[in-house]
Amino acid sequence: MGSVVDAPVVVEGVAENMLGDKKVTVVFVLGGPGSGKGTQCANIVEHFGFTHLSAGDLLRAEIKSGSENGTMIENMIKEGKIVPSEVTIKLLQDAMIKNENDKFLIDGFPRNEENRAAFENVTKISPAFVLFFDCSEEEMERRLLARNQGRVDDNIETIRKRFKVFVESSLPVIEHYNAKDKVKKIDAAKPISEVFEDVKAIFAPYAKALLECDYISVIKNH
Ligand SMILES: Nc1ncnc2c1ncn2[C@@H]1O[C@H](COP(=O)(O)OP(=O)(O)OP(=O)(O)O)[C@@H](O)[C@H]1O
Ligand SMILES: Nc1ccn([C@@H]2O[C@H](COP(=O)(O)O)[C@@H](O)[C@H]2O)c(=O)n1
Ligand SMILES: [Mg+2]
Repeated sequence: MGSVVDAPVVVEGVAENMLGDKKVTVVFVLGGPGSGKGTQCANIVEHFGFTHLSAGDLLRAEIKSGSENGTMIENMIKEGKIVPSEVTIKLLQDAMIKNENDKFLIDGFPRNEENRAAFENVTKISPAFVLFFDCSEEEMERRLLARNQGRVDDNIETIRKRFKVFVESSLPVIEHYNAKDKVKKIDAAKPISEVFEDVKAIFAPYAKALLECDYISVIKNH
């Protein structure tokens, strides 16, 4: 039986990016509003040890913190609009630096071409892959109206605006990564547990490669 050190799994995008002095792996998690990004990220964290960073959650926390950008962010979220990239990128970058983990799920980002290009320019990080949760607007609308978490944007008027922004601004980002063969598309209309079975099949080879990276760096530094 071969040892993991003899035969490392080479998977593109795993631990290829530097953030300060740490090597990081980033997976972008995209999909329409209510497609189940947050729900599945929680499962991935539990099974594969990633840290979940939701751009929307970071922006909502920024509003609560009383930051000088709070009012601007709140108004953008109420309108379903995309907050300027420098604000969101700073929040994501700070969260990755503060966290000791080296593998991150970035949920709900990049949301438009400006987000994508600015993140690449500022951080020099490119994703190992992009997980895309594909779901019909009808199903997403049903889920958002039933979510009941008190979000200011979970009302039918803002939901319609968010769908429009998704189609006009976010789908082109997914197309960009698709042209680079980086998109892993999941049928997100299925029940939560069935969606996670498909997610697991995608993460398994990466999880193995990441474990081997950790193991090899332990051996090297020993
Ligand atoms: N596969 C599924 N089937 C049915 N309901 C689901 C499924 N996945 C998630 N949900 C429910 O749909 C709602 C939206 O899910 P979630 O918050 O994960 O979506 P999201 O993509 O993160 O949305 P947003 O972009 O608005 O943050 C939640 O109430 C969640 O419990
Ligand atoms: N990159 C992003 C992500 C989110 N926003 C704003 O937050 C809202 C909620 O995002 P969720 O991912 O939690 O649905 C979104 O509609 C945007 O207003 C953003 O500006 N940029
Ligand atoms: Mg979410």
